[in-house]
Amino acid sequence: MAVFTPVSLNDLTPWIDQFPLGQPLALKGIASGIENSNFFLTTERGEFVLTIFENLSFEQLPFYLKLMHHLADRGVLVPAPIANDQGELIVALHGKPASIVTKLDGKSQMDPQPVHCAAVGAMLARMHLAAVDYPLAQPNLRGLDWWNETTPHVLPFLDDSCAHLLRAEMHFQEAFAVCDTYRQLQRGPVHADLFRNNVMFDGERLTGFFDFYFAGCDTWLFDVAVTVNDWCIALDTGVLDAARVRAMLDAYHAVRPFTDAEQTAWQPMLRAAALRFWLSRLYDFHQPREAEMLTPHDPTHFERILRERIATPAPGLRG
Ligand SMILES: Nc1ncnc2c1ncn2[C@@H]1O[C@H](COP(=O)(O)OP(=O)(O)O)[C@@H](O)[C@H]1O
Ligand SMILES: N[C@@H](CCOP(=O)(O)O)C(=O)O
Repeated sequence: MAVFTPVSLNDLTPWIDQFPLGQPLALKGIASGIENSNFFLTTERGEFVLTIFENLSFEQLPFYLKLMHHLADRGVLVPAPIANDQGELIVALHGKPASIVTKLDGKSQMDPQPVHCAAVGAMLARMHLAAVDYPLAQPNLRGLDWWNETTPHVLPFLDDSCAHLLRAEMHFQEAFAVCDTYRQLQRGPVHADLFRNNVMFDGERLTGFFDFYFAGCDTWLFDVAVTVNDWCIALDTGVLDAARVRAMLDAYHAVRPFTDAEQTAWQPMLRAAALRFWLSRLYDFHQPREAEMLTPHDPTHFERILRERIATPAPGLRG
């Protein structure tokens, strides 16, 4: 729904000369963003996406943009950031940080079938492996520390049943995060928000992952759990769809085999991934940011998923 910082084609002259993109031909605001101002940009060299970052700073952005660059360089399907003539991926436009990345073909697949889940699983595993030598590090900023910080801010708004669930799950996750199995899990840069709306498909062909702005270093299994909790469920109940789960996990496993520790950690990790988004949705719902222009996502969706993951064991990682 939003372009927060308007930009016209005129504004890009001569700004765009620092990029190897030729002359700008067309610029169109993208309505669906909620964090940043995004534009489809056509130049003499092709189709790109121009983003003006409304919240992230020049200091915070290199982790995300350089990660995308690193992954694109290694053949993972993600938007490739375009460097300017100084080799910079982030430059100022209208006084804010901005970047240009390649445009992915296709559109989001909001009614995924097993074939789509398999493509996402395989690309996710390739992404994890391709990032092992990524030199920058940043923790997952929406990890356990953030959950601990956020819980007291949302508890006062919850009824007894939800407050009990949140306290009990935090307790459970604190214990899980220090157990031996958890310590053995493989870690690295993860996307951490790989929902249906952050992947493009052209028919059944996956064309790319995008929106890396929740990325950070965390366990690979957390990334898998976040992804399964969105792609492989019935949206009205949160119940896992066995065929889609199997397709995604088998495809991931074929590229990067799951370990025994991951197998043991799978059920608690699915709960962790549900808790993470229940908390952020609760926070956005009850403590909306000033100037927030969108109706917050429904927190009860992830409350349902969390209750369901606690009640019903998910299919195992290895079929
Ligand atoms: N590299 C890209 N290629 C194609 N479309 C993109 C790309 N980046 C963003 N988009 C489009 O812009 C929309 C908003 O992007 P998103 O990253 O979700 O914005 P925000 O971070 O502001 O929420 C996406 O839904 C998608 O349609
Ligand atoms: N996927 C999260 C919210 C993050 O929004 P995005 O559009 O940037 O992916 C949720 O559904 O709560």
